[in-house]
Amino acid sequence: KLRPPLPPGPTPLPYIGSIISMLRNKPTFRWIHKMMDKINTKILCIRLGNVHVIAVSDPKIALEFLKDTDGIFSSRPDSMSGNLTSGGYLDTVLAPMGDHWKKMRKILSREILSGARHKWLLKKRVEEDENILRYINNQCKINHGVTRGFVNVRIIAQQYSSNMVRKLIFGSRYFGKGSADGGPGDEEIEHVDSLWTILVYLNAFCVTDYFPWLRWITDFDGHEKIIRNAILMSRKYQDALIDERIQQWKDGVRTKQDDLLDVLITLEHTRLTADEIKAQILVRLTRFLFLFFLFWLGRHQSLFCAILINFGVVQDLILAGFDNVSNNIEWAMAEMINQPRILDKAIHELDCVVGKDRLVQESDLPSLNYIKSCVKEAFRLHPVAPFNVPHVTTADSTVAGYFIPKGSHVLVSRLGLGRNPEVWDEPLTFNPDRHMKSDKEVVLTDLNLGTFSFSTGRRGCPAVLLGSTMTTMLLARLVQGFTWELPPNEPHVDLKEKLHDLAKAKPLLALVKPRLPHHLYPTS
Ligand code: HEM
Repeated sequence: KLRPPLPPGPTPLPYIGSIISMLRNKPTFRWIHKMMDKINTKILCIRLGNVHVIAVSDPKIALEFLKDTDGIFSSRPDSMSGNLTSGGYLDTVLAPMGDHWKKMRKILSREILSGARHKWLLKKRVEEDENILRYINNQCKINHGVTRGFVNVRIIAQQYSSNMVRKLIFGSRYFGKGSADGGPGDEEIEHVDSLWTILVYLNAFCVTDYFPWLRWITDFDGHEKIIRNAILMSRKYQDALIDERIQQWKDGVRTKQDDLLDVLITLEHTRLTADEIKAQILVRLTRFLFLFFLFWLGRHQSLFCAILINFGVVQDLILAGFDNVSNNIEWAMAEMINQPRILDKAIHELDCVVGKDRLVQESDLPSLNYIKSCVKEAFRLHPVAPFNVPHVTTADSTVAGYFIPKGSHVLVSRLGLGRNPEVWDEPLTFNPDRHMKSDKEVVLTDLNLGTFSFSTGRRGCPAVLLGSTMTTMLLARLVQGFTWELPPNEPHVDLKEKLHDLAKAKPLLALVKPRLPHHLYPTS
């Protein structure tokens, strides 16, 4: 009787909760945000099936959930798409709180995303920073004589981020032959498309996530078929490379680490112990057959290692490092082209800090505060997804005076935080100057969550350094390397979002011209 109330929200029907309203009001994330506006609340509770879904758009309340010191808000929910993508939660991003997550997170932080590893990988990042200039420069030649050409910024940004991750992991930007002009080959286009599909369906409020028993009977809304196909497509290329590499190490053909895959293969602790497998069998009887299979694989170490590496780490790195960067850059460029004053200010900063006689380098990034502010502003106004990766509560608790039942899915709204009028003046205006208040160096993280970039707390992004470097370098190279104009007859960029996600409705097309001396552009 003394229990505080649940956060406000629609009155649920018995057993099914608000699932019918959810199905009638797709896309679900827009329905949830509209409801929050209508009720005028920064914390909302919707019951879907048996699950309380808690949406939050206030930074202080979000911090209570994310910075929770007891770890009761740090687990992840079980979902059809999460389960399939992570091969039964063998990864880090989607794994529930527990020993497996701790082990994987430690491997990522110490071996893959540490400062020392970042330095070790510099040469590979530089190759991709060069390649993107080469590719755009080649577009100019191919389309409109030597100096001018049309480019699709979405393709540039998606290829840069996926090439970069592939280069760091597999040592190569291409799965196949690629394209002679530095652009994607058919394999890379297919790979990127499948990654997008996976990411969209990971955030898609699938009905069977709220009625898990339905998963055994039907693919209710067709999501499962789509995500299975996308996973097969993305792994078609990755798997072959991983298998081949493991064999090379086994045969002694390869003896020196050159990329992250070598690092992962030569790590002793990538092996799951039989105990871990047994523990999982106890916890999840429904996955017994799959785990039994893993147990068998445990005895065939190289095959087992391939599965764990692929599902456990590679898939995470490929997915997590891809969409945030590319979405950010397309939006930042769209907003900057629309407001020439901002683009000019960014160019001016690059000309002052770097000059026009050399290309911008990673070592320049600490001084490029305006460029970083443009990136940060795009993270604030145009997050890649409406909500953070869901957190799940592992005990009853009280937050902001409301009862949060055990098992609730907590969805922190990246959209709601970034566009919160109580935190930001004119929240819908792209204004990078708002991040330049002091003479301190601008950083892309925001521990107060006014801008939800890398999140915070124990599930916060472990790749702040890599993510910040990739995003800022790409924007700096694009702005320094080329002039940007809209195609004739387009007076301004159409800034509409897609209905079903937050990507720009139309890909950004622009007319570019090289602005640095010819010899600075890489040719091969
Ligand atoms: C600009 C780029 C990036 C942004 C904005 C970003 C943002 C995020 C966010 C918001 C989360 C969820 C945090 C939470 O649940 O509270 C996350 C988690 C994660 N990110 Fe990133 N990320 C970026 C790049 C990367 C890259 C390049 C990698 C690795 C190659 C990476 C690896 C991860 C991993 C492994 C997690 C899961 C952490 C866990 O659950 O313990 N991220 N990231």
